[in-house]
Amino acid sequence: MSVLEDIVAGVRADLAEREAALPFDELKQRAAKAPEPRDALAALRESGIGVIAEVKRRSPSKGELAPIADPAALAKDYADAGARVVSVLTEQRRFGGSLADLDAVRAAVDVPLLRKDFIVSPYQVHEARLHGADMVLLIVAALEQNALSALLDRVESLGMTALVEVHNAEEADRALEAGASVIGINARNLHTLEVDRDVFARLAPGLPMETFKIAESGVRGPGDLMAYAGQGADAVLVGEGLVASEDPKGALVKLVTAGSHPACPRPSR
Ligand SMILES: O=C(O)c1ccccc1NCC(=O)[C@H](O)[C@H](O)COP(=O)(O)O
Repeated sequence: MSVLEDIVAGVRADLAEREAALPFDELKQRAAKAPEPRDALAALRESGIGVIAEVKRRSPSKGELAPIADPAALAKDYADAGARVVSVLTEQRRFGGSLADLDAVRAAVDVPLLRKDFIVSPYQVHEARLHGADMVLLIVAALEQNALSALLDRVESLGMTALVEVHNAEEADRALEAGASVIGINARNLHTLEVDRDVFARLAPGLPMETFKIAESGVRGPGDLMAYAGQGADAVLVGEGLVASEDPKGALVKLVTAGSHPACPRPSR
């Protein structure tokens, strides 16, 4: 079983428990009463290279990264430091996240929130909305084409933004076929878990100019952000480089400063 298959199997088992506790129809009704979603893409389009800052406790590749006893406090630091979007990993078994983290972060900050998880069911999309997410990650490698298209439509029909994640040219083609307009190119190979920052440079030129391109994984400092910007990234998504730092807020200030510096390459659109 690949790492991704293993993660998704656990996600499906946890999902079945939540579905038993709160039926889908009831969940949908509750989510429909949630406050309107924020426009994550508009926030990311503000000047310069936007930074999505992630609340990430641990990972399959690195194990424990940071205990993050107070995700709300970390998210406040991120928002104060200039994060355009805060990403909250809600997968429990391998990343130590939860929907309670999303609730706590939602209550603490006004910036748009990304629910970062392994979404395989419409249930999780409405759940994301109920818990205050404005953006939802859809991983092409985890989804059949019909499911990808249907989930993307559902995310957008609820007024949220879909971040569609790809790792290779075939997945990029599938993302575009499904209608994705915001594509994340993840440098982390889902089979080896190794990070290859050159993946972005290989795939980005094949995407339409109007596609909003987010470089995911492997940003450890301003130099990586500047390099991704030079290769056409409109925004970057950063986890480990922040949470494993002694000073996550200070580390993010450095990234945000680099992303808005006149010397930083601008999005070409
Ligand atoms: O981080 C992992 O080890 C991982 C393994 C398997 C699937 C997904 C994984 N990470 C999710 C992410 O996409 C990252 O959290 C995100 O891109 C931030 O990456 P980084 O800045 O390198 O922590």
